[in-house]
Order: sequence, then C-alpha cells, then structure tokens
Amino acid sequence: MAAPVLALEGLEFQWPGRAGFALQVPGFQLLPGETVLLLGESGSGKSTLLSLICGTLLATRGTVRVAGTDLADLSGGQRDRFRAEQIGVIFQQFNLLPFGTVADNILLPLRFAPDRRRRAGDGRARALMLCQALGLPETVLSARAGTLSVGQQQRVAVARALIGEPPLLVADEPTSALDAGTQAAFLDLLFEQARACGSALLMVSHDPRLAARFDRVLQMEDIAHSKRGAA
Ligand SMILES: Nc1ncnc2c1ncn2[C@@H]1O[C@H](COP(=O)(O)OP(=O)(O)OP(=O)(O)O)[C@@H](O)[C@H]1O
Repeated sequence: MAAPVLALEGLEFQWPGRAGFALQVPGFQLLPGETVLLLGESGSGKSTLLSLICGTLLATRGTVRVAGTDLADLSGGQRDRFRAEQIGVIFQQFNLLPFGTVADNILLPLRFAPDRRRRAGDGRARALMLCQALGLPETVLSARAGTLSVGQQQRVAVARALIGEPPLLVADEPTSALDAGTQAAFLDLLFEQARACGSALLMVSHDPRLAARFDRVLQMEDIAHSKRGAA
C-alpha cells in the first residue's frame, strides 16, 4: 500500500487558556489521491483540525505527518515553507489578496516553494490553464481579485491551491457561499482538477449532500473525540 500523504496519530489539542474545548484524534490516514469528506456540526473542531494538519497550530500531543514529515520536527519558518510546498489550502472565506491581481494570488504559494515552482513550470501559463479549466475567462489573470464575483473568487482560490500539484489539498467548507447549482459545478471542477493533479483531497463540511462524490465519508465523531463545554 502507498505511504499515506497524511497520517495523524495520538493527536491532542487544546486552545491555550480555554478549558472548554479539547480535540483528540487517535488515528487517521489519507492515501495519495484519495478524496475524503469529513462531516461535523458547527463547533465540532473541523477548522481546528485543518489548522493542525496545515501546521498553523501545533498539537499538544501526538503527531501530524504530511508526506512523511512530522510537522513538529520543523521550526515555524520551515513549517510555513513546507506547507507552501506540500499543501493546497482552500479556505472558507477564500483569503485572496483583494488588491492583488488574480495572477498574483494564484502564483503566491510558488514564491515560497521552489519544488512546487519547478513542478508548475511556467507559472503564468499554468495559472492561465487552470483558470481556463475552472471556467474563468482568459482576461481574468490581470483583474484585481477583489473585483470578482464570489463564485469566481472561489475558482481562483482553487487554482491557487492546485498550482504546482501539491500532494495534499485541504478545503474548509468551500461551497458554503454557493447555491446548489453552482455548488455542483464547482465540485465537478475541483474533483476533475484534483484528479488531474493526483492530489488527495480532505474537505470538511457540515453538508451531507456533498457525500456521494467522495471515496470516503467520515463523521468527526468517527475519528475524533471532542470535549465541548463552557469556555
Ligand atoms: N482562535 C481560537 N481561540 C480559542 N478558541 C477557538 C479559536 N478558534 C476556534 N476556537 C474554538 O474551538 C472550538 C472548535 O471550533 P472550530 O472552528 O474548529 O469548529 P468547526 O467545526 O470548524 O465549526 P464551524 O463549522 O462553525 O466552522 C470552538 O469551541 C471554538 O470556539
């Protein structure tokens, strides 16, 4: 069996100074190219778990391995560069730079990730190909990201996550701002492009209607114990 692209083991996390919420993940693995939907209600810790996987938060105990590297073995700066190399992130609010052009936004992760930059080849040409594959007009590259519609911004966020073919894509409720029809078209494009890049996809959501498309569908409580109470 191929080595997992993501492996969590004995993971424990508590927000500093907040006794009310604690997250434990005894074990979880994601295989290369696999698509997994993780469902959980609001406040169950989905975004917290994604931050632990991305290394923007560090576990109190246990290990997070991405592409074989234990994130705790890296310094803060190394973790930032490692994330840029290995993980394409699609945030709930897209997190685009509104005054930057679409090209600036898509090419941003390549700045900090020489291997990913190499994989992307001619970055601007690749950005254009991704925009076209995602149904964005050719002229979009020079537009300021903040001037685009929500649906277009979402596609730019996907192109930014996909460029340079990171082995792991993580997506936090990326369809929550879209109506049902747009949602389906967006997911078609995301899956098609993730498959073309060979990237594994871990998406968190509270929406069970997304389930049919994924290789595996898990509930937060299948993999995590979370303690919730007064903060
Ligand atoms: N920066 C923070 N500092 C302290 N506590 C936080 C912080 N961010 C989240 N929490 C707490 O962690 C718990 C889990 O929140 P999280 O955002 O991970 O849940 P979620 O399942 O992603 O929710 P939603 O579906 O509403 O986005 C909540 O109790 C929340 O208040």
